Formats: sequence, C-alpha cells, structure tokens
Amino acid sequence: MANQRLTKHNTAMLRAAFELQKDLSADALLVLLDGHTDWKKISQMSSDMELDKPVIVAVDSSDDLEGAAEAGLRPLALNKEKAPLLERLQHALLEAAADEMIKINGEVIALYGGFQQGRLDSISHLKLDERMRRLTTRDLQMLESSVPLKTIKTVVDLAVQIGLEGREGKPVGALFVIGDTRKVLDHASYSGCDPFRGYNRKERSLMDPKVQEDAKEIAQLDGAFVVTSDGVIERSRQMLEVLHEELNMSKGLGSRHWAAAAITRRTKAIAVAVSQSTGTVRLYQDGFLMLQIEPMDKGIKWQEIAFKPPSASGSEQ
Ligand SMILES: Nc1ncnc2c1ncn2[C@@H]1O[C@H](COP(=O)(O)OP(=O)(O)OP(=O)(O)O)[C@@H](O)[C@H]1O
Repeated sequence: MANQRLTKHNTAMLRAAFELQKDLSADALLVLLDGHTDWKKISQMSSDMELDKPVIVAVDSSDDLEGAAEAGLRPLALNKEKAPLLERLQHALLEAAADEMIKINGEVIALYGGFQQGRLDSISHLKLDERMRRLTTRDLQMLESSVPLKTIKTVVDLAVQIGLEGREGKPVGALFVIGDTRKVLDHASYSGCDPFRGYNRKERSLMDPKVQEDAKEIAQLDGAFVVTSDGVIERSRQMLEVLHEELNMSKGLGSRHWAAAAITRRTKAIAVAVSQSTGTVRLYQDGFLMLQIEPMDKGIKWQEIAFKPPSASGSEQ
C-alpha cells in the first residue's frame, strides 16, 4: 500500500485549496494523491472550514482508499498509475462526473502534485466541460441498456489510449465488440492464433490493467476482440463476417469500421473501433455511430457526440 503523508507543506496546500473552494464557491475539491493518507484529517479540515461540498480523493489503487469513505470523503480509484498527470486528472473528472459527484457544468478545485512525487504542489480551478458532462451522465447511460456502463467506459478508455499511443512509435488500430457474445461469435472466425486462448476469465478481464497492456500488444495483430458484457475477452483475433446492407457510412472508413457497424446491426453488441490511420475512436450501436472521440496530444478530449435517431434510411453524418 502506497502512502502520502500530510506533511506541513501538504497540509498548508490543502488549507489553501479549501480556502479557494470557499472563495469561488466551487462545487467540489478533488485531491489527487499518490497513496493512502490521513483521511480523517482531510475531512476534519473541511468541516473546520465549514465546507459542505464533496471532497473527492483520487488515488490509483482501491486498496489505498481504505477508510476514506468512512471519514466522509468521496473515494475514486483511478487505476492509472503510469499515465501522465493530465490524463489522470481528466480521468478523475470523468469518473467523478459519471458517478455524479460533480454537478452539471460544475466547478472544481483540484489539488495535486505536478512536479514531485508525494508533494502537493499545484492547485487548479477547473470548469467541467459541457460535452464531458453530457457524455458521462446522459449519453453513456443511454448506451448502458445492453452493456454495463463500467465495461463501456473501460473499453472506450483503452481504445483512446491505443489510438493515442500506438505501439513502439507506430499507429495501431483495434476493434472491440462488447456484449451479446454468443451471437457475435456466430459471425466470427479466427484470423490467426488467439493469444488469450487457454487463460482463465480473471486473466482475460479488461478490468485488470495488466490485461489491458496485453490487449494493446495484440491489437497490432489482425482481427477483433470479442468481449463479454462484464469485460472479459472471450476471443481475440476474430474476423467478423457480416452483411453491410442497410448501412450508410462516412466516406473513407474502411472494412474495420464497416464490420463494427454491421455487427451491431445484427446483434445487441456495442462495437468500439480505433482507426489506425487517425487514432479516432468510434462507438457503434444498432448500426449507428453513437460517439466519436478525436485523439489529442495531451490527455483525452471527448468530441462530437453524434447520436443518430434510428431511422429506416439510417444515414451517418
Ligand atoms: N471484418 C473484419 N473483422 C475484424 N477485423 C477487421 C475486419 N476488417 C478489417 N479488420 C481489421 O482492420 C484492419 C484494417 O482494415 P482497413 O484498413 O480496411 O480498416 P479501416 O476501417 O480503414 O481502419 P483504419 O482506419 O484503421 O485503417 C485489418 O488489418 C483488420 O485487422
């Protein structure tokens, strides 16, 4: 279990963050930490300053959050140990918004260590992005009907990382088909040897950051990942054979994206495609493009949330 002490310096920074929260009437304080700390002291400081807004404490591992909820804080496990600060911060905001810890269009004071591990040295006043709010609360919940929100978010997050990072300096594409596994497999065949074959469910769960790293490696190979609604890779390297009739796709999208849209037309699955050429992540449901995320140099930016009302012609903008 990692630890982050509330030193004299860290305590003074916390006090300053609480002051700022009070002065600006911010909706929450987000403290990004490197490990477990004195949760009771943070909570005590908040009540001593007569603040009744949520204090969100985000660390990488859920083990480190032990006692935070009991102390009256709002714990958030990030599972993003090696990610750059901006990505961790953005991820924390997304999670907090999805769990409705932060209000619609909320303002947040964030306290974190930007320069040195274990030292809270930076305070930011952040305004929650309108698009981020819509994506996390309303839009993603709408997709939840067939696959749980947690699984969608995990896969979308992984897909964004694949699109952003590639592998060994080369761009990498990928396709994840989530849910309705039995039906999806009726349309799938191996495109090569499946590296996940023979492993137990735990060793194939995308909820495990190690498995996510393995998936990033395998994404370089041909074919799609078939993922259960609870996030377990059922098969990898699958070629999908589905009719492309009744689909109206944007120009320039190739066979990976056609297959992604088509499989969701035939089944109740959700497909998440990463374009190798651009790094763009697209999410399909029911044959329609539901969400598009453009890669950014730093961190994640949710962009252009395109909901298409299902119609007979089903045109994609
Ligand atoms: N039917 C399919 N099922 C599973 N994977 C597929 C299918 N068609 C293509 N792919 C995967 O997508 C890769 C790229 O194909 P293609 O360039 O035609 O797709 P694309 O949609 O243009 O994607 P990108 O933007 O990544 O180039 C293939 O090498 C293969 O791994």
